[in-house]
Amino acid sequence: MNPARHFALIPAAGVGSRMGASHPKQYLDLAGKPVLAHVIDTFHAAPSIAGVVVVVSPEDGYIDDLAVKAGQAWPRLSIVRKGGATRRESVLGGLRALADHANEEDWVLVHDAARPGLTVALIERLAHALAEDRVGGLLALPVVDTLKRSDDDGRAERTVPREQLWAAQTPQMFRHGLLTRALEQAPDVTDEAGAIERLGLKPKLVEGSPRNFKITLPHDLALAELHMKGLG
Ligand SMILES: Nc1ccn([C@@H]2O[C@H](COP(=O)(O)OP(=O)(O)OP(=O)(O)O)[C@@H](O)[C@H]2O)c(=O)n1
Ligand SMILES: C[C@](O)(CO)[C@H](O)COP(=O)(O)O
Repeated sequence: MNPARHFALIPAAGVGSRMGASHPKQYLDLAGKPVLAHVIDTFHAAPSIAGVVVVVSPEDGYIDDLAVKAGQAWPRLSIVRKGGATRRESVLGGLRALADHANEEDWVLVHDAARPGLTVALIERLAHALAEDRVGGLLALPVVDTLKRSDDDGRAERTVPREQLWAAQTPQMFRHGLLTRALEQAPDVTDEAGAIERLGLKPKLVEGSPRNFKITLPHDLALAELHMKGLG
């Protein structure tokens, strides 16, 4: 049987409301090119990635210009205009489109367009760690801050023990068939691993990087700039 291939699936159909910018955060400039371009470049620099699927909203007016500017630099890129109302719906739209090329056992690495700090080394770390794994897993970081649970008045009610607590990152890597079925059955999850857990399976946690953070709020872009310049 042929070895399972690895496909990247980049949900890029969000509006970036928390960023409050004039256009979606995945298209904001970061160190001279859009946030999303950094992610697509990184996956194209990873030799293990057979294809790169970007899921955008049907009305996205930016992605085509990006692809034209990239020219021959993105030969493995496929644009899927199946972005949905939630990240989960967008990922499902991408998985269904990818079904024409991937088989059930192929790996899918789902990575947020808003995490431009991804590196080839992190991709290879995750792929290597899960190569023989039957479930799959995700990049994540052990929680280092003390965590508080608040009451309804915004006061600290209690401290949450942080042992064995991790902050999920992406990529989250699962086999195409399993991930599709899991997400179809879990309408309210915020990440792929959550859907897999609902099946009673335990995704493997693989150490990520603080530089692989998600650009969510305005100050995140400035921090990402510092990282890109090697200052952060
Ligand atoms: N309906 C959606 C919502 C989010 N995403 C993507 O999922 C990733 C992580 O989501 P998030 O950081 O929440 O992005 P937004 O939903 O755009 O941000 P906000 O919640 O601030 O609007 C982003 O790359 C975003 O483009 C998506 O493809 N489809
Ligand atoms: C997938 C994710 O980035 C893992 O931390 C996170 O769940 C995305 O959440 P968002 O609210 O869609 O940004």
